[in-house]
Amino acid sequence: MAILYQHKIREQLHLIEKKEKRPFISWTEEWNNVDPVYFFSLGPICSFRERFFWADRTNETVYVGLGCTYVIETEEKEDRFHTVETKWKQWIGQTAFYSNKTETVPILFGGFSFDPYKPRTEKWRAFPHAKMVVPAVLLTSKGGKATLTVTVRSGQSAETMEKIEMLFHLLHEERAPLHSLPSLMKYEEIQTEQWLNAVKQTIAKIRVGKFDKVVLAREARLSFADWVEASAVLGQLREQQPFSYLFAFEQEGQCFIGASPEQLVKKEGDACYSTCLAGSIRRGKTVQEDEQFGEWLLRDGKNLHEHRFVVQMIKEAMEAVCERVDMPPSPQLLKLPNIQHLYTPVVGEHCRVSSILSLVEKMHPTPALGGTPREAAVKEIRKVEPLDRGWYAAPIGWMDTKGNGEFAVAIRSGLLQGQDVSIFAGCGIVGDSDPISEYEETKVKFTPMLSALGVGQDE
Ligand SMILES: C=C(O[C@@H]1C=C(C(=O)O)C=C[C@H]1O)C(=O)O
Ligand SMILES: [Mg+2]
Repeated sequence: MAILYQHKIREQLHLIEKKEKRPFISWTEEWNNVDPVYFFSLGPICSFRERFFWADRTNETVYVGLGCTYVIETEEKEDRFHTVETKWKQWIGQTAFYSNKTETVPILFGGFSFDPYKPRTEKWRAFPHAKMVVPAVLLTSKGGKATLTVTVRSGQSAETMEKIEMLFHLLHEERAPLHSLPSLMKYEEIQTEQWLNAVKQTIAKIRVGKFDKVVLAREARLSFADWVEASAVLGQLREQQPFSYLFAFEQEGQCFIGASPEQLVKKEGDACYSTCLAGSIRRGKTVQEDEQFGEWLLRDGKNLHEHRFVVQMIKEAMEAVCERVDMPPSPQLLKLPNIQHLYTPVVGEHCRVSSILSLVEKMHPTPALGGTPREAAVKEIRKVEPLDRGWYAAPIGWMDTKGNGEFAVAIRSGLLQGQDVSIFAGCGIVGDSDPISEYEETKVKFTPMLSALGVGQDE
């Protein structure tokens, strides 16, 4: 089967290359179902040096990209979303699209840094303020149906085909087990004292009316006995966090990865969707305790306060571009394996913008990750937070050639750098925050990444 496909793709590309005058060719074909995490794990073995992974919260849409045929990246600050949009449109204009019995269209996948005005540290050097890519090979799974898209620079298909041939060969072979996780050598929370001081100072400033809410994040670092392979972590995240977005973006051997419950925005034609997620408590040890915690969260003034700012901002942002915006009048509980949150889903109808990137630009950062008022809160974070957030807490996701797409907020995430891993977690500080409780909250938010790395909570 794979061998047949291989010849077919090679032949097709060859024919198209001969007659096409455009610089890029993108060719999509129906494909056999294959485990997406396994597909992802084969990337480096086939000499693809970049890869990405995306699965939405319901696993309805899954994308795995290997290799990089076209890169859009920019270090611009104000204009980064606009620049990506312009370059994407240019690329679409330069590309010949072919497909066989499928409606699937190629996508652009990538993300943005949280704050382009925060000086970048060495840790995030492979992650510019905006980077989105068109992969050489894209596996798309929608509603259980798979397609494969091969995108090449015209005249350069031979090089990509060699790698693809290897990929097909491996897919055809008996499936090798996924990589295993190495053992932990060291676990260290970074600048906890400074972070706690920043929290205390921020609470004081909020109490005298300087801000309403500021989200402060911190980092923990882990060292392992061996290289931490992204597919092993992804496999664990998939098992352990079934109702979250799964994402990974690997560049130059460094992989930003996570399982986020938080949708920033989705656009599907003229409908758009977002979620307000803020206010947290851990899961209970028994059913009864868990229910008590949930009931408490639904009534707790401080958490409702944290949540309200997010609802207000997202509602306003959507109302500015949609004819109608619907949301429940009060938050519900979203129960995740390690934590429960206050949650308000938002639906916008008759959205007037043509591209999801305009929505991303409008919404990022929501007060769930930045604060209120937005500008002042982000400035304060830049000043007092002892951390370079990089791509943590920023938009990550995809868009298609029609301007539709979906972006999650990249929380519950970490950066894999060989044997070293950094993980990140933050929390919404308001006037009646208690520094120790906020510290505990960030600890709970480290749990998904720690568990996926095979590290127990008390280590
Ligand atoms: C900032 C994070 O989470 C955000 C902060 C929350 C809170 O403070 O209650 C809840 C959900 C997220 O919007 C994180 O997980 O790192
Ligand atoms: Mg909170």
